[in-house]
Amino acid sequence: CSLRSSAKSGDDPNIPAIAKYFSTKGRYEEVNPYLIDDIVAVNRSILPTPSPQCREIHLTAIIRHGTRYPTTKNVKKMRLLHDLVSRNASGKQGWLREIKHQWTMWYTEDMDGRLVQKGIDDHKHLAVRLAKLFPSLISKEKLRDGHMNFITSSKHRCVNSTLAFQSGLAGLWTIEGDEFDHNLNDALMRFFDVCTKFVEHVENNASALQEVDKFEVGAEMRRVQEKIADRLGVHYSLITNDMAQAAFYLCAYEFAIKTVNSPWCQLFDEVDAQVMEYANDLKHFWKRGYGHDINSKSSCILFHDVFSRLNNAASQSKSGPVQEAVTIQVGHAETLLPLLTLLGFFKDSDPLTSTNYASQAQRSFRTSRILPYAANLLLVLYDCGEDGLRLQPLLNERPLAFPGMAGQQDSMPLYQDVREHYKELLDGCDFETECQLF
Ligand SMILES: O=P(O)(O)O[C@H]1[C@H](OP(=O)(O)O)[C@@H](OP(=O)(O)O)[C@H](O)[C@@H](O)[C@H]1OP(=O)(O)O
Repeated sequence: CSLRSSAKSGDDPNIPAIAKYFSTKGRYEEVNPYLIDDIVAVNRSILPTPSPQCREIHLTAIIRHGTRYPTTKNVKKMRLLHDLVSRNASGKQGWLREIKHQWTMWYTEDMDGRLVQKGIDDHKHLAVRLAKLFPSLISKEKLRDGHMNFITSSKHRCVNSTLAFQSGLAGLWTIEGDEFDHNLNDALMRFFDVCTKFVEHVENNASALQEVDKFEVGAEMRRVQEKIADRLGVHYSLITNDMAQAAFYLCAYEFAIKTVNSPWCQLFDEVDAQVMEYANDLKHFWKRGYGHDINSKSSCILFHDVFSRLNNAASQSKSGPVQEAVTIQVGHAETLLPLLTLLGFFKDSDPLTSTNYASQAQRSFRTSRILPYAANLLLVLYDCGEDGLRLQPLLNERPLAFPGMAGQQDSMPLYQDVREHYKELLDGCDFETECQLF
């Protein structure tokens, strides 16, 4: 089937024109629009196996939780904005009248990032798609033979995403959900909480995000705030950066959670949305990405965990079944991004800063495309007989080339070459050493 969708944001009134700029608040379907027409569509031809005798022997999937409610800190900002608009906004535009007289502030602080029904569906459908893409691995038999493991962050949104993923498989295989179990492992899925150097040098260090702070008071963001104030007919001083962010999040959450094109989206044109997207990318670059070396080094524990399973699978496959054939790991955007950074993915020639927004328009470090809800990094190990063991990474169901290894035969490199490519990390990247303060 052709995996194209007619429902592009440009011609579907239910999809905000700015939906592709929602950063980590974005819907998975915006990254793979063919899913809008068929949420369980897959295209096995995207898997470029170099030879027909290749068979999958191991799969690790590191998956962000599904669509969630806003966190408490953002609910507070959203409420402040709604109060401000209700009190001060003046104008006859239809969308403004809708905000002032119809829209109600339905978000509450106790929602605090919990998974929503759409987030349950995100993982149920992802499970079905991955089972269709890798039927010899994600199978009832592999589950029943104890070759499939589930690991999750202890955060409610991640546990509930794991249960949703499992219920997707239970429905596909017409088995009971009680055949599944899962392990909570925050050391692996929330490594950033226990990496002392990250906590001290980044999490608790305001200057670590100074580029974000500078951009938020810079010319591009100030212009966005002024345009929002003009659209609302309020004084410029009322639309702070927090208010602009709250408006952007209201548009994004109304769409992600309820799939509605909210009147709040009318406060932004495409130029404004690109600025808001860059501000979010700056935050993730400096807090979870290339901005500080410790950001990626904090994921060493997850890096070694993944490769130790790959090594076990590689050696076990020579003499019999692979014990850990499938591992599904559910975490956060801040679980995935440091690991992707450690592996060198999406690194641009210049760092993202408060002063180079214009020249970063074509950047590859773009969280709207990398980290939507239910974003997923897959590492699939193939035994290709005389063509050797090969490792295929996929992000959001699309094959990737390991950075610096592009051009390898069939874009599915030899596993040994990948290990050689990451030798320095495999021989080092010791979590305790990297995370100790002194
Ligand atoms: O701006 P919020 O409060 O939503 O930031 C959240 C993180 O959401 P994200 O920035 O990724 O959209 C949330 O990540 P998630 O993958 O779990 O949604 C993170 O867990 C939460 O602590 C907030 O991150 P922050 O760095 O503390 O702002």
